[in-house]
Amino acid sequence: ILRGQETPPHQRPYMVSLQVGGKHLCGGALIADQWVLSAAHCLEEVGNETLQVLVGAHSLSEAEPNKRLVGVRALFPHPNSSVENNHDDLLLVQLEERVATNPHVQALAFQRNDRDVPAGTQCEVAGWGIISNTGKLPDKLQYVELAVISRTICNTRIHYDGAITEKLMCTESKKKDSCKGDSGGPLVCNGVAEGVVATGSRVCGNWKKPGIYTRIPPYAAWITSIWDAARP
Ligand SMILES: NCc1cccc(Nc2n[nH]c3ncnc(Nc4cccc(O)c4)c23)c1
Repeated sequence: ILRGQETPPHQRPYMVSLQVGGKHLCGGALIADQWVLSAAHCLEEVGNETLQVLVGAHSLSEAEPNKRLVGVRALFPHPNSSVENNHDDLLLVQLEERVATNPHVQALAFQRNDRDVPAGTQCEVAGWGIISNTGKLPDKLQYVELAVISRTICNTRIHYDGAITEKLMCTESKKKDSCKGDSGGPLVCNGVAEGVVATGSRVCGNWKKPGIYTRIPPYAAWITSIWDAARP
């Protein structure tokens, strides 16, 4: 997160860190007691190492009550996600057990009503991604408020020239922005998850390249279908 601030500890109890070898890789959101929503692109950096999910954390390094590293039972990248583009860049992670909810570990509701978030709406994104262009990593969860940009504006030539489909949305990126390591985290508008951070152009903090987020409502049926079919 560029130009954000440290969150009040455990005020976003749905935030998780996807980790490989004890290192933060991507953000994610707990959307049920055994399920995390993140981005399919995050699997590109996993290789054959073990992916784990850190829940209940504020600091990545310090011991904290209710902070736990949980194993993964199964991974469900969206079948149409691809390394080549931003399409369908969603990942459902089934945890190896149902996590006990408590003040530091809570599921986040996601939007099922498929209507665009109005341009100008102030949303927020949180994460343990880099906090400077030099790649400085935070130890504690950061967050930033970002205004939604209309798809029409985001599709102009100066921005993404028509690449923003109805399954994507954009936010401003002038200085304040999501960045490397924030991918997979939720874009929360009025307390509900409306989007998931997409890596997109990889550029951070440049107003010409707004942040791109995978909209969640178009995938609500897919999420439910995975839940219904998965082994408990
Ligand atoms: N704001 C969009 C967004 C969301 C999520 C991730 C990303 N960026 C990145 N995702 N993956 C990356 N691998 C290497 N470099 C990256 N960005 C980068 C790194 C240093 C300076 C800088 O200005 C940008 C990214 C960008």
